[in-house]
Amino acid sequence: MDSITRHWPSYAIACLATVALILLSRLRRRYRNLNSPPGPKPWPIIGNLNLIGSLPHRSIHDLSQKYGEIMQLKFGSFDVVVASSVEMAKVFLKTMDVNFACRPKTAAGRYTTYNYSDITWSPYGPYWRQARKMCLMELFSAKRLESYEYIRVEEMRSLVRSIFDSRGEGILLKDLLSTVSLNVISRMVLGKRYLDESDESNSVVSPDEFKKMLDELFLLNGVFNIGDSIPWIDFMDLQGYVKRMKTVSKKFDRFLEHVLDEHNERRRAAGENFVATDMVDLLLQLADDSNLDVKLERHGVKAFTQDLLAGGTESSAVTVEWAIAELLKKPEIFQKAIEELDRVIGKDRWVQEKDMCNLPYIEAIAKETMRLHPVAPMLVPRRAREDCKVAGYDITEGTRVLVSVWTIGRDPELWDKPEEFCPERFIGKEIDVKGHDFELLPFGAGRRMCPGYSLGLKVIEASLANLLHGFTWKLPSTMTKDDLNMEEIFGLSTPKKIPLLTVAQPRLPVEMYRL
Ligand code: HEM
Repeated sequence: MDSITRHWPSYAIACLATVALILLSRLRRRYRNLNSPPGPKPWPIIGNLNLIGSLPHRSIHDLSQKYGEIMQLKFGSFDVVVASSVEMAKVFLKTMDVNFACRPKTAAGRYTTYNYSDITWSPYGPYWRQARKMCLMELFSAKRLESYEYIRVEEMRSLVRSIFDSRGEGILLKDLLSTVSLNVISRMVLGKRYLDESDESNSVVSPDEFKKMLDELFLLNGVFNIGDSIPWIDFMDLQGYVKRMKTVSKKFDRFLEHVLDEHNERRRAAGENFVATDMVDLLLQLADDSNLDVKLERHGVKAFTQDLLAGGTESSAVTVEWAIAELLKKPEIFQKAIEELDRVIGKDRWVQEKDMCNLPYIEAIAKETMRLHPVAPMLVPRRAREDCKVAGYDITEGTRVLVSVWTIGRDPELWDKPEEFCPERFIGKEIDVKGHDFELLPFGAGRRMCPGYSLGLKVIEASLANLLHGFTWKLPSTMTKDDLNMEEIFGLSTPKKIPLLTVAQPRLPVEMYRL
């Protein structure tokens, strides 16, 4: 109340300015005779924000059922177009991809990624293009990923060992999964686990604290921050998100400064003989390269490093947790998966990445999980770079674009009994998740598609396969499958609202767990 009283003159000016802007934009539309996509009538100032609940992808899904495959909403003073069919996704992410390859400016991009210096929030242009080139040529090249396979194998073993040690007890699966992906990604990106408490030099932040920081970063990068839609009231930070963004980015900065200092020290000490062994080494080398089209500054290296750590940790853990939760609801799927694993792998070895092409049923479980629980249900927002026409409708420059892969994954025209978890639907079908088949786009498609998809997919498939191969999974004895809560929370990723608590029992001969 105090803050509103104190700021009322700015508040009044803000309201007037917004009303004026809306009237102006309506006049502009009428004058230009624009034919906008259908959508609900917006209110002054808030537009259609009143229709968006705590799970925006579900609210938007419901609206798209009424207004169709392309609809226009108003979030405060911004036009938002939602594409929710294969045809529309193709237009925005393929045919006209270059016009929609920009990101909107958001508080998250500004405060948590060194003022849009990372890959995810940087605008379309030479800096972002150079970043993607680095991903393609250096960070995620097939050769580089292969060279890090031993890390994934070691971390998978340590996952299996911790589950074995907790056999028969309730396990919070996502915690263990996040540890694996965090360790895999820190070893690849930072050169060591970094968050290993046993290592004295890693005292900057504890693993638990770091996981909390990542959760917070993911949440804040996906939330609907009102100030992003109604910039005039941004300064009030009504939801307190901006304050949280500043806090979390300070914590990350402290950690990243420590990482870069250590890496630079190692480089200095090695002198001429220095060989890059991790992604931060590579980024620091690129930062020294005077031939780069756009200079990569220290804050850019920090922003990229943070992007890689965040992108690589949360998404795969979230996906595998959903997969096991779905299977606990349908034990017959466990049975089929185990039959396949016993037949192809046998009981005397663990699953390796190269086995995946012979495990179509496990692959199908992963795809079915990503169909029903895409980590980013509306991808990451895009922004129209120029005025254009889509399906006969006018889309004006600056319009934000959401592609609802959540709705596409539930389209009854594409999927039989879409709400049912049924991996069989993928057996014998050539549908992949690599951005070619627009009915299944968990990693997006086009220029802005996830650059880490092949690493993400490797981690998801290998952990899922080994969890199913090594253990039988049950709910705690006090729970039935009907008690299993399948609600989600919305952020940049969409994890289970209530973390999955489950009980594992070893399935293979006991010596197999002596890893
Ligand atoms: C495990 C599963 C993963 C899923 C489901 C996932 C999903 C996505 C999605 C949906 C996008 C937005 C695409 C778009 O706007 O069209 C994205 C972008 C991105 N992802 Fe991933 N991702 C995963 C793993 C990773 C990994 C392992 C990394 C890096 C280590 C990563 C780094 C990024 C980055 C940097 C972007 C921004 C790309 C840009 O804006 O140009 N992701 N991811």
